[in-house]
Amino acid sequence: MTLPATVSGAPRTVFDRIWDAHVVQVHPAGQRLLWIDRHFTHEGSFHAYGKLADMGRRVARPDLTFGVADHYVPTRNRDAEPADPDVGRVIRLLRDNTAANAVRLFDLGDEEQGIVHVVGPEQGLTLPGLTIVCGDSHTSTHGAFGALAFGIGASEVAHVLATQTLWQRRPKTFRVWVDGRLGAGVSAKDLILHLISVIGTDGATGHVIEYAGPAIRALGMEARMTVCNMSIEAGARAGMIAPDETTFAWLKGRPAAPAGALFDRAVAHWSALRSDDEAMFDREIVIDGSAVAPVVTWGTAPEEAVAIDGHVPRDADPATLDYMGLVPGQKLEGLPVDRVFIGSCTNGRIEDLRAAAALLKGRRLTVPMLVSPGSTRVKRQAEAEGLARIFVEAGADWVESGCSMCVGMNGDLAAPGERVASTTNRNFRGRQGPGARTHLMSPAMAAVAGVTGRLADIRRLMEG
Ligand SMILES: CC(C)[C@H](C(=O)O)[C@@H](O)C(=O)O
Ligand code: SF4
Repeated sequence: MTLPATVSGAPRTVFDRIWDAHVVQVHPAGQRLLWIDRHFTHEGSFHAYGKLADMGRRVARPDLTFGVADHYVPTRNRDAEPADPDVGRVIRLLRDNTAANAVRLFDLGDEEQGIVHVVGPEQGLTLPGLTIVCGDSHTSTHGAFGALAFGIGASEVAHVLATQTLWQRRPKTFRVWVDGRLGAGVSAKDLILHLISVIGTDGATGHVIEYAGPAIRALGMEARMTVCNMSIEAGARAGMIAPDETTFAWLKGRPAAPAGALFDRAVAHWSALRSDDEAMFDREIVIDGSAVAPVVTWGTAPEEAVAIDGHVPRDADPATLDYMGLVPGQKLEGLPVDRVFIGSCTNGRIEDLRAAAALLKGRRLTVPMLVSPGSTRVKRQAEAEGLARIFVEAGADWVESGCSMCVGMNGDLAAPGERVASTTNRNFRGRQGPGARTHLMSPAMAAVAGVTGRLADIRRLMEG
């Protein structure tokens, strides 16, 4: 019999440490039953709540379960009944299901409402070392705190609601080491788009990525969340970053984070969440952070991305180019855009709004821009810091928090054929509306696109 890694003393990764600490049962076929520390649900979780009710069961651990209204929420006139009756219905379902199970809901009109992957961290519900799940692929975001966080399907959501546990096969591990330092005008979004363009949309399938190296250590928490958020766009099960002083400082004082002496004890425990120097990963890649340029996507998958001073590949799929209204070899810089969206769980946090506002200050937009902060807290902070005024004075539409035009479920959509400079994470066909053309980029690049009405190289603007 081989000993489990916990007692064998073998070098371990952050992932191993969290995984081993959460196994409550071993299935003869190899799966592990994992204890789940935090379970986030949103409007889309109504199937699972329904299944639970059908089984005559209740949420096993309402204290570890949270509801967040984000995907369908209107970003304007929140007091009025949504124009689309289905939107009103799914929001009410979440309200009823969470109420019936005594689950805390971050509802419309709640000052703590926002996008689930923004709310969890800012509330301090997301902490290092925890297992965190949600019926949503971008749950990988929470891994930025050194948590094992991943999206699950509807029947798994029902299982977690009923038992607070989940059967999982052990994923493989993948270390992405980023050397050097990101250059001026280059953000976490550019780094992750660059990585995805290198390894592809299925480059990390079946793996949990650990991001490490000096360029990662130099990132703030918002930037780390942007990186982990998009891990799923490379097919990864999860993305994570070992917690450090940056993590601890960010978490200190958050409503649900441990306080006082408990916080210090927690930090001592969290500090042990690191990968041993000799730990082996199933796969490794090294990226030179200083060589990463500002990136934009040109196609309909996140891997279809190049540096802003690059061109549409000559061998690009004609159907994709037809959808995007581009030709092979076309220059991306200077391409006219019709509108800009700033928001989402990828780039809707305060640092993102600061980066965009810094470029908008004293300038006027030449195309419409919608800004939906990642949470109501972020919105209030941006208002207090004067960022909201910069957006509004530039001519932007400053609205309430939600998934908004990232996915358009609430009706915030672009028109067919419109080209959108967007800070979101998916440029799939029709994602922002039927026929809408999405170009993914950083908040700073999106702001510049709003001012110039074109895809533009932020580095040029910084020079001049
Ligand atoms: C609707 C939801 C389940 C979906 C996800 O899983 O990611 C959405 O958040 C998305 O970004 O496409
Ligand atoms: S903001 Fe977009 S990516 Fe994030 S959870 Fe909402 S729909 Fe999904």
